[in-house]
Amino acid sequence: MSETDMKLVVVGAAGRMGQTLIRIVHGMAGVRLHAAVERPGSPFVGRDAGELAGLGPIDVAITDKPLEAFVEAEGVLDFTSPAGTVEFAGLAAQARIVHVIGTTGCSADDEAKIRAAARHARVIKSGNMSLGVNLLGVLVQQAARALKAADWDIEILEMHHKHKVDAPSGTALLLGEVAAKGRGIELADHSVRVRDGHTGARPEGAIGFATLRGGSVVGEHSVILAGEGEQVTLSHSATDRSIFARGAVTAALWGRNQKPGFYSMLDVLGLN
Ligand SMILES: NC(=O)C1=CN([C@@H]2O[C@H](COP(=O)(O)OP(=O)(O)OC[C@H]3O[C@@H](n4cnc5c(N)ncnc54)[C@H](OP(=O)(O)O)[C@@H]3O)[C@@H](O)[C@H]2O)C=CC1
Ligand SMILES: O=C(O)C1=N[C@H](C(=O)O)C[C@H](O)C1
Repeated sequence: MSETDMKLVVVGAAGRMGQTLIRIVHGMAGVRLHAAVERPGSPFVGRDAGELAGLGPIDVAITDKPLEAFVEAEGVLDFTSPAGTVEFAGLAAQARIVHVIGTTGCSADDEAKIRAAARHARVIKSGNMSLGVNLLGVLVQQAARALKAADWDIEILEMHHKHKVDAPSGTALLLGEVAAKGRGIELADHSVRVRDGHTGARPEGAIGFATLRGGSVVGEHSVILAGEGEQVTLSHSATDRSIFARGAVTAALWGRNQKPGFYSMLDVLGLN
C-alpha cells in the first residue's frame, strides 16, 4: 500500500458485483479499499469485507453509514439499484468525490438526478464497464452507418442470469444507442422492445430487442445486422464479472484527474 493509493468505497458490498469489486480493489495497484457499505439492517453490517468476498480478513468492517465513508474517500464504486444510485449520487456530490456508476435500469427521472449531482461530483456511468463491450459499441456504430436501413435490419439479443431484474440490459440499450447514432436517428423513436401476437411486418429502420434470462450467464450480447441473403453479427461474451470491476477501478483512477461532470467509459478509454 502507498500513501498515493486512491481511497475507494464499494457500495452494495454484499452483492454479486460488490464482492467482485472488493476482490479487484484489494488486488489492483494504485487503489485501496477505504470502506464497504450495505443498507441499514443488512445482516452483513459489521462483518469484515474481505471475509465476505472470500479474501480472508482485511480489516475493513462493512458499514451502513455511506456519507461518513464518502467524506474520507476519493471515489465510490456503485453497482446497486436505481434508488440506491440516486441516493449515493447526492452523497458523492456532497463529498465532491468520483462516482463510478454501473447500475442499470435507471429511469429518465433517475438520470436527471444523477446528472444534477454531476455538477459537483465526477460521475462516470456506463451500462457496461468492460473494454470489450465499449470497443464493440464503436464497431456497431460503424456497421450501422455503413449498412443502410433500407437493406439492413438491426436486432439486439441479450442473455443474462436468472437474478437480473431489468430488461433490456444496460448493455443492450447502450448498443442500441450507438446503432441509432450510426444511423443518425433517435433510439427512442425506433426501438421495438417487445413483440407478441400479430405484430405486423417489421417497420423499416426499427431497432429490435430480445431478452433471454436463465442460469448463471454473466452477460451475452449480439447485434445482428440482417440483410437479404446475408447477416453480420457482432457479439461479446462475458464469462467473469472481474472485467466490469477492473473497468470500474480504471474509471475511478481516470476520474481522479477530471473536473466535475458526467462522463462515460468511452471517455475513460479514449474511444469517444
Ligand atoms: N455496468 C456494468 O458493467 C455492470 C452493471 N451491473 C449492474 O449492477 C447492478 C447490480 O448488479 P448485481 O451485483 O448483480 O446485483 P445484486 O443484487 O447482487 O447486488 C446489488 C447490491 O446493492 C445493494 N442495494 C440495492 N439497492 C440499494 C439501496 N437502495 N441502498 C443500498 N444498497 C442497495 C443490494 O442490497 P440488498 O440485497 O439489501 O438490496 C446488494 O447488496 C445491476 O443494476 C446490474 O445490471 C452488473 C454488472 C456489470
Ligand atoms: O446485471 C448484470 O449481471 C449485468 N448487467 C449489465 C447490463 O445490464 O448490461 C452489464 C452486464 O451485462 C451484467
